Amino acid sequence: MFSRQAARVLARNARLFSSSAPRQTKVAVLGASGGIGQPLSLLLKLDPLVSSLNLYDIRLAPGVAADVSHIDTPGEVNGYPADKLDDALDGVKVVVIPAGVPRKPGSDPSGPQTNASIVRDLASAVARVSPEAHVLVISNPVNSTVPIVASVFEKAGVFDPRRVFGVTTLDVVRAARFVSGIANVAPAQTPITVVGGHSGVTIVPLLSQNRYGKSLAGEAYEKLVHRIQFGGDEVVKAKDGAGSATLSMAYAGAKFANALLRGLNGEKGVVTPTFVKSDLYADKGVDFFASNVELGKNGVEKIYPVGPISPEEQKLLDAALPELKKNIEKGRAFAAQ
Ligand SMILES: NC(=O)c1ccc[n+]([C@@H]2O[C@H](COP(=O)([O-])OP(=O)(O)OC[C@H]3O[C@@H](n4cnc5c(N)ncnc54)[C@H](O)[C@@H]3O)[C@@H](O)[C@H]2O)c1
Ligand SMILES: O=C(O)C[C@H](O)C(=O)O
Repeated sequence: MFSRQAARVLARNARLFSSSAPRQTKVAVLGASGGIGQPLSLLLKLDPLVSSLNLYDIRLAPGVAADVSHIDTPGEVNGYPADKLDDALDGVKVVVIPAGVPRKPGSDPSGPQTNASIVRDLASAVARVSPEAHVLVISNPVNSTVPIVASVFEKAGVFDPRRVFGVTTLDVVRAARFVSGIANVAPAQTPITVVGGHSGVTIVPLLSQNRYGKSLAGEAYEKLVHRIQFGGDEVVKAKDGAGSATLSMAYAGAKFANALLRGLNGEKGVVTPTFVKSDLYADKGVDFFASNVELGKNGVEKIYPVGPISPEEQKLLDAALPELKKNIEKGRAFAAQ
């Protein structure tokens, strides 16, 4: 016997997976053959809100697409090789960008310069072919690559701040998981809002806003904050030269894409942290910032302030802002070249 809740979930999934499901979207993944791109494409194929998946990469994309296309969910999948970027972007409503080079142990967490030009060139193509698309930037350094996308769009006269997102969901996923491990409760009970940016000290977890997070103090608190801020290093070290987080990132990317798709399809109350053009700290020269954002039919509907924070969190925020400012300026300067 199913519980009433399980029956409701099954009925909802049956509706969503039926070929007549009305609420669906065409999505492109740029960098679809990579460590993140492949599992992300797999997870997007499982999302009932994705009607069509265009997989693009400078290598292997038709093969990845052929493979993913055999999965028995309704969405259509097409692969596009290096010279078919424009075709991959034709008519898409959402573009997810995990293209780029991952970090090696010991390398600068602010990310390799190569990614800046990869993201700039992909953004130029989006601005030309699908200027109304929502762009989800995964490629690092997110604190700089998102301003690069914004600058490219501004130059092309198509920038809409409601449609450009830096994906910081992995920080949120890590924070929930780490706190749940410490408190010995399910991660659903430990949602943690993470604000700021996506590297090192710019990552500011608001532990005081969660019942379990709030109870941590002293060394335990400091260790946890450090682990959330430098979770990427943990994976880079463990992979020992073979790259950075890919599977947890694919999960986080698919989770954020699903939140956006639900908002675009008219669901109310979809709120999650993401790095967007934001006035919250513009007076400090920081015009991109991750905080809770309500996602709706046009993308960003409302940007929430950080809310009540502890004195420790205020210190973290004070340390994050100048670093964020530098990262944003670096991205802007690159795009202006
Ligand atoms: N936002 C986050 O939380 C987060 C988390 C993990 C990794 N990342 C970043 O994601 C990026 C990708 O990581 P990965 O582990 O998947 O790397 P990867 O090297 O495994 O894959 C990158 C893919 O991008 C492709 N690519 C390179 N240039 C391209 C171009 N011009 N157009 C299309 N595709 C292109 C490559 O062919 C490759 O398939 C890195 O910048 C990494 O730092 C971000
Ligand atoms: O740290 C990295 O280089 C990858 C990614 O940003 C992460 O948070 O794991």
